[in-house]
Formats: sequence, C-alpha cells, structure tokens
Amino acid sequence: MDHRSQGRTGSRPGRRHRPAPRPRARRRPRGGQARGSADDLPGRLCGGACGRRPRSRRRGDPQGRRARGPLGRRGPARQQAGRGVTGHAAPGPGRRAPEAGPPRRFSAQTGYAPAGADDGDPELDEALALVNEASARAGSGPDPSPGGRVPDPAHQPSPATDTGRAQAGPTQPGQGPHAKKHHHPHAVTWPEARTRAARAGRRTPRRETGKVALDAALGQILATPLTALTDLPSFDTSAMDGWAVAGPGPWDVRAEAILAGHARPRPLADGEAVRIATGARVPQEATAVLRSEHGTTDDKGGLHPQREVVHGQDIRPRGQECRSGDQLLPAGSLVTPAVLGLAAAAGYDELEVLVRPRAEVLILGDELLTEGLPQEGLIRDALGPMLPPWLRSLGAEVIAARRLGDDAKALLKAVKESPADLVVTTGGTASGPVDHVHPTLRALGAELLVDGVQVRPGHPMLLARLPGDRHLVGLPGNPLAAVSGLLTLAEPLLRRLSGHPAVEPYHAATRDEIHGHPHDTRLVPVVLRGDEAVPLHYNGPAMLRGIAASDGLAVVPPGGAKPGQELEILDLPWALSPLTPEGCFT
Ligand SMILES: Nc1nc2c(c(=O)[nH]1)N[C@H]1C(S)=C(S)[C@@H](COP(=O)(O)OP(=O)(O)OC[C@H]3O[C@@H](n4cnc5c(N)ncnc54)[C@H](O)[C@@H]3O)O[C@H]1N2
Ligand code: MOO
Repeated sequence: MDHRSQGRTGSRPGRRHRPAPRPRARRRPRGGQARGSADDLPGRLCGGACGRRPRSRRRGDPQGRRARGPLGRRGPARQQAGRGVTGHAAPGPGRRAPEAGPPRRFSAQTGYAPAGADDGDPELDEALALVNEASARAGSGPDPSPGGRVPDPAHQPSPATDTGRAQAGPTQPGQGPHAKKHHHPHAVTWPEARTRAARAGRRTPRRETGKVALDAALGQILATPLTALTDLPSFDTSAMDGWAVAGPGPWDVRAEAILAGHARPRPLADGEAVRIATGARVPQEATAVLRSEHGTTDDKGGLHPQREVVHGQDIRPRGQECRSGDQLLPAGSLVTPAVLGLAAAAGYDELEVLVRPRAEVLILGDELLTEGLPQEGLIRDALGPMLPPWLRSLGAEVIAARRLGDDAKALLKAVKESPADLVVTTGGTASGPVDHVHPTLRALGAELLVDGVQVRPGHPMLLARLPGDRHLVGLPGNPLAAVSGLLTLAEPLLRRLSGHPAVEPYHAATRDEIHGHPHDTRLVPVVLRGDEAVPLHYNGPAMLRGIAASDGLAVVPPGGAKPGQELEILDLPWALSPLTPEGCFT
C-alpha cells in the first residue's frame, strides 16, 4: 500500500487549519492599528515588538499571569494575613512619606480601594504596598484618610507645568480655571504622535535582508516565506513502538528490528511482521503498526493481535504535515523558538530575515555617574542601563550606548556621524542652558516630525528625520519621561522599521480613579489584576519605582479616569516572557 497517496489525500493542517480566535478580555481592538487578523499573523506572541495579544490568555488565570510578572518574582510575601492593599499603613492627608521631599498634597483623585475591597493576593498586595506608600517605614498607623487613599507624588504641582492641578480635579480638555498654554507650541496629541512615529517608519525604504544561522534568528522577522524544503515526515514513519504488520494477523515475526535512523528496511510480505520503534521507517507493503501493548507473541514467533487492526493505524504517512514546497509560514512572521524548530525540521540551516534596525543611544548630562552612590549633586545614570535592553526588546540592534556629557560639539558630531537608523538621545530636550538637542537638529537640517507631545510625563520628547533616512528620538532626561518617549515614539517607529506587526491595542478597566492632566494624556504604571488595572503611585517623571513594579502603562485621557473606566494598556515587552541577559527574545 502507498501511504503517500493516503497522506496526499488527507488534510494538510499547515494549509487549511486556522486557529480558533482567542477569547477576548475587556478589549476594544482598533482595527486601524493591527496589520491583519489574528489568524494571518503567526508572529503575535510577545508583548514587545512582535505585537502579541497576551491579555486574553489572562482571563481566568490571573494567578498564572502574575506568577510570571514582576510580582511573581518578589519572593515570600510579607503581607500580614487578612490585610488588603490598604491594610498597609498609608499616609493620610498632610502626612509625609519618608523620602518624599516636601510634604505632599493629598490627592483625592487617586489612591486605593477601602480596606476589604481587595481580594487579598499577598504578592500583589506586597508589591502594591511597596510602590504605593512609604509610610510603613515611617511608622504611621492605619490610614485615616477616606477610602484609604495615599498621596500621589505625580500629582504634586510642578512649578513649570502643573500649577494648581492637584486642586483642580478632573477637568475636560481645555476647560476649567487651570487651563493653560503649552510650553511646546507645536506639541501634538499623544495618538497623533504615535501615528507620526509609525508613519515615519513606514516611509523609510524597505529594510535590507540577510541570511542568518538558525541559532541567531530568534526574534527576527522572516524576510521570505518559510517554504518546506522536504516532505514532513519525509518517509512513512511508525507513530508507535510495536510491530509493522502486512495484511491481517496472525503474523510471522522477523528476527530483526527496525529502529529510528535505520536505512530503508526490506519490504514486508503479506502475513509478515517486524519489530519497529517510534520514528523508524515503515517497510514497504506494511499495512499498519500494532502497538506493543496490543499484541502477544507465541513461542513459535507468531504475533497475535489483541484488538482489531485498522488499515494504516499508527503510520504517519510521508507528507502528512507538508509537502516539499508548501508554504509553512508567510514572510513577516516572527521567528520564535517554535519557528526555529519547524525550520530545522523542514530542512533549514539558516533563515532569510529582515536586518534589524540599528540604534545608537547617546546619554547626555554632565551630572551623571556610572557607578557608586549619588553625591555632591551628581546622580546615577538610570537610562544607560535601561535603554539598550529595552530597545532590543523593541526589535532594534543596539550598536552603541555612549555618554556624551553636555557637550554640544560632541553631540553634533555623534549624531552627524552615527551609522544607526535610529539615534536615541536622553536629556537636553527642554530649553535649559545645556539643552543641546534642538540646536543640534537645526544645525543638521533635520526635519522635526514631532516636537513635543501632549502627554505626561515626557512632553518635551521629539522625533526628527535626519539626513540619510535616519531618525532621532529625543527622550527627556527624567527617567519615567524617557520611558514615555520610548513607548510613544521609539516603539511605533521601531516596529515599522523592523517589520514587526503593529500591536493590537487592548483595554482594561482601572480599579481606582486616576487623576488626569487637564489637557494632556497621562501614562501611568499599572499592575494587571485579572481584568483590572491597578494604578501604581511613584509615577512622577523622575521616578522609576512605579514602572519597575508594573506590568504596563495605562493611557489616561485628559481629565482622568473613573473607577471601572476602560483604559488602553501599553504592555511592557517582558510582561509575559522571562528575560534573559540579552533581553526579551524579540
Ligand atoms: N522651563 C521649562 N523647564 C522644563 C520643562 C518645561 O516645559 N519648561 N519641562 C520639564 C520636563 S517635564 C522635563 S521631562 C524635563 C526635560 O528635560 P531635558 O530633556 O532637557 O532633560 P535634562 O534637563 O537633561 O534632565 C532632566 C532631569 O532628568 C535627569 N536626568 C537626565 N538624564 C538622566 C539619566 N541618564 N539618568 C537619570 N536621570 C537623568 C536630570 O538630572 C534632570 O534632573 O525638563 C523640565 N524642565
Ligand atoms: O514631566 Mo516631564 O513631562 O516630561 O517629565
């Protein structure tokens, strides 16, 4: 019997099967941003550059999800039994957190649900406590404030930008007594900034492609379809350990055995059987494989079936999975560990991938130390360690990260001569005496595509097109403002440049009220708890404490958000996949 013909007429899962849509959890996809349906984007796996859609998997499994997130790594909970999020001592109005500088104003617009409203996950509670109040160390008692709310450092009015905001309460864009002009007259809205960044990436000429060895291809994007170089399986294969049999039993068993890796065995004669291992070549004329547990042998070498033998059973016919030349995956697919396995099985030693966009990071600021404790007005550089792996997780190859101080000439030379597709600067975006980014761009004749964004933190961020089809993203120096710039401008740009599919936005309801900026979008670190987003404090522009404990950033529209309001969530690239020293595999 020819099992090939059986294989050919059977189903071809690689071609016909379309995965069932995943259940959606609190998400309102906006068709405009996704590049295709879930079905035709096999690369959607990761929260980073690849644009996976992870949250639907979380429904019903919040524990599993958190176990892999930052909260899950926090070790044994110190939470006392029965204490909820707000069970931790939290400063009430006028009370002062120990390292918080001047006394903070109590914000009634943010904070946490009353004690008891929480369902008491100790790990989450511990992490929330760590990033939501600092008064436990100050020895304050239980929170006497209404609703157990704690002050939010981000809501302290900054002299330059936020005067009066804390008292103003949620305000509609452009309304209310505290409405004021922007410092950046050209600032665009947050969605517009993202659109412009994506468009800039789209307009850049198509990326080069290159062949890379399989073990170097992880996280890259296939430049050409993955086409089978062989039939799979490439020969009729036994699916079980047992006997290959020809015709109806009982059978005479041959003396030899056929193991996986053996050369082509002799054909079977009708009434003959031969011992065979899983993965071994099935001899010609075999009609079935009888599992070892379904047959008995007598002392004359006869084999007797213990149950009915169905024609073709436990034989994987050649070409069952694919025929040589079948398209296994389209161009544009993300190379995941599973894709590496499939490519190897299908005969590949190397893959044709899109060359990653090259990024160079230029860290500005004379005040930065690279080691030791902050001292005498100098501070540690928080962005040098943070940006290169983050950019890698967004699909870039980081070719260099350099500290330039506040040297305008050095900056001009570095930007002019950088071979990178994307230059990322940090600091120097505002209008201080040593803020050299704008003058540098002017000197280079760069085109400012985004010059300020109506978003907090990070509003002075910018995006420019440099001569030679290169781009520059200017991140503000404040570390959380830099993250905001990274996700607002660098992420959409790199996604386009690297060929990763656009992220399909998803939404989660905020558990708590979030104070809004009167005119600007706010990006607020949140942890995801089931289908809810729990906003974290320590979300001020200069703080990384909130984001370091978070799963993502909630996009809070101007005016703020009420409890239960659905907010777009920007995933952090590592939210679902463990990190390696090289970063998330995208
Ligand atoms: N007159 C105005 N002043 C400022 C405005 C404004 O609108 N008008 N905006 C403020 C905002 S908001 C931000 S954000 C910053 C942006 O400033 P720059 O991008 O020019 O950044 P720097 O002044 O160089 O630094 C700001 C801040 O961040 C610290 N920093 C810088 N680099 C690092 C680093 N690698 N690691 C850790 N911390 C860093 C730096 O020491 C400053 O404290 O401008 C405001 N001013
Ligand atoms: O407050 Mo500034 O918005 O960019 O950090």
